Amino acid sequence: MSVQLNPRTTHYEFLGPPGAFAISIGVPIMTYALYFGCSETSGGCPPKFASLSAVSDLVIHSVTSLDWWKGLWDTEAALIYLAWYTFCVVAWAILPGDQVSGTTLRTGEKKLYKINGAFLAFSTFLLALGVTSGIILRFGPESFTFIYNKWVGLTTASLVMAFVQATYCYAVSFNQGKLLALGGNSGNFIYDWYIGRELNPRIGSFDIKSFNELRPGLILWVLINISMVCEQATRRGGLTKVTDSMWLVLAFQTWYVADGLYNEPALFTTMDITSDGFGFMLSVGDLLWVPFVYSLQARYLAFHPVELGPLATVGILFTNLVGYYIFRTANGEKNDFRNGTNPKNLKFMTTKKGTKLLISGWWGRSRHPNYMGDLIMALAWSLPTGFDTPITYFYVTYFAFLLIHRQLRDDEACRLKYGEDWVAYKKLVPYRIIPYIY
Ligand SMILES: NC(=O)C1=CN([C@@H]2O[C@H](COP(=O)(O)OP(=O)(O)OC[C@H]3O[C@@H](n4cnc5c(N)ncnc54)[C@H](OP(=O)(O)O)[C@@H]3O)[C@@H](O)[C@H]2O)C=CC1
Ligand SMILES: CC(C)=CCC[C@@H](C)[C@H]1CC=C2C3=C(CC[C@@]21C)[C@@]1(C)CC[C@H](O)C(C)(C)[C@@H]1CC3
Repeated sequence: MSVQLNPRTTHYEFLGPPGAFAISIGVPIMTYALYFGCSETSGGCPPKFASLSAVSDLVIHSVTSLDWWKGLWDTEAALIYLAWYTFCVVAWAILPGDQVSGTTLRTGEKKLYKINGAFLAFSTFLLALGVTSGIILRFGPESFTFIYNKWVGLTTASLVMAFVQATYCYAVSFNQGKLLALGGNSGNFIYDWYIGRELNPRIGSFDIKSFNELRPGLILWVLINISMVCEQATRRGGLTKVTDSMWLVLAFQTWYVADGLYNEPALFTTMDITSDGFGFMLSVGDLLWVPFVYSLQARYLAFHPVELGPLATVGILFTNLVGYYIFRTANGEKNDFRNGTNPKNLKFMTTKKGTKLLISGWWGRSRHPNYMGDLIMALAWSLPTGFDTPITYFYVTYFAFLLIHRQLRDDEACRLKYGEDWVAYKKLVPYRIIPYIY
């Protein structure tokens, strides 16, 4: 591939190599810290059940012992994780699916993706859930609590998988003929390994990035939540005793995942697929962070049940529905439009590049209305845990930072893509995420 097609990256994001290094170390540490700092082993979650100093004493005491480090590895958990990952790959390979083309790459080429996520969501995934439910009903909820009990081992196994994949993709990106991500070719090892050097790493027709983004981590998140329901049921004497808060968290997050799988083609217009390479940032995000951090609320409720009552349940349900409505209609408007249809007859402007930008409907209200919907849902997922600890609000807080930063990255990418037209678009649609506020 020529130097013109793969230019050197001259502009760093994430504060450059030191930032990339800090996040690469920080994300795994944070994942373990959320477990060790907010679990039964630490006596609960700060500040009410375990003081921060008690938690930090426990952590310092633990990490200085060799046994603690050995305890991070669990061969049985690693094998279970490997079996799960293999199942996802086999399901992708053998389930029938359509071939859809992604957006046009800067080579002018379009990659073909085999999609069967919707199929996977509503058949294999439901079948797996059906089997799981069958097992739970036949043998009792305690038969599916192993994820709760093997938490640390499974976390480590997914971290190893993320590390291996990022390193493999970085290594093969030096092979001839690879199209690199514009942001991942700086020449600095740590930075490129973190951001992702090759844009679309593949093994044959198996697209590593899109596969990881939607399947092993996202579906595992739901399985983890089911295991947390079972853990709570086991402690409280049966599934009928599971709290309303736990059912809400399970329903909201399962719906979100099913929605992502069902709308699989929409993934191909996200910035992860169109602009970012596949490095440690995405591999650890997809495989470790999503399943083991996004399930924090359910894990908390497993050992700390919260009864909401009908009024709070309806309020939280309503909040989630509002968020989901904005998220889905905004993403739908953009996807229809990018796929060449405009069913709502929305207004648009045409850029010199030829690409059109919506200026009415949700995309006329703010430049990232879908982020607003996602954030409202994030709040609705934390609220069921009550207010005894701020730790379960970690998700919505982190997510706000992630989306603000993501919006800035996307804004910069669009400024480079559309030049003056983007400046004109920003005048027409001045708000970034929340109309009249931000
Ligand atoms: N749960 C989670 O952890 C996360 C969820 N998400 C969700 O993923 C989804 C996708 O997010 P993301 O990829 O960041 O961003 P978007 O789906 O918002 O896509 C941004 C792209 O859309 C195009 N675009 C921008 N403005 C317009 C317009 N007015 N009209 C038409 N096209 C426009 C541009 O690309 P172009 O012009 O080249 O088509 C831009 O680069 C979101 O719903 C987000 O909330 C994201 C991150 C994490
Ligand atoms: C370093 C670090 C912790 C990075 C985390 C980023 C990732 C967790 C997220 C980046 C973009 C994501 C998307 C989804 C999940 C989270 C990550 C991987 C997503 C698959 C969730 C389901 C949605 O329906 C979606 C398909 C729109 C979404 C795409 C982006």
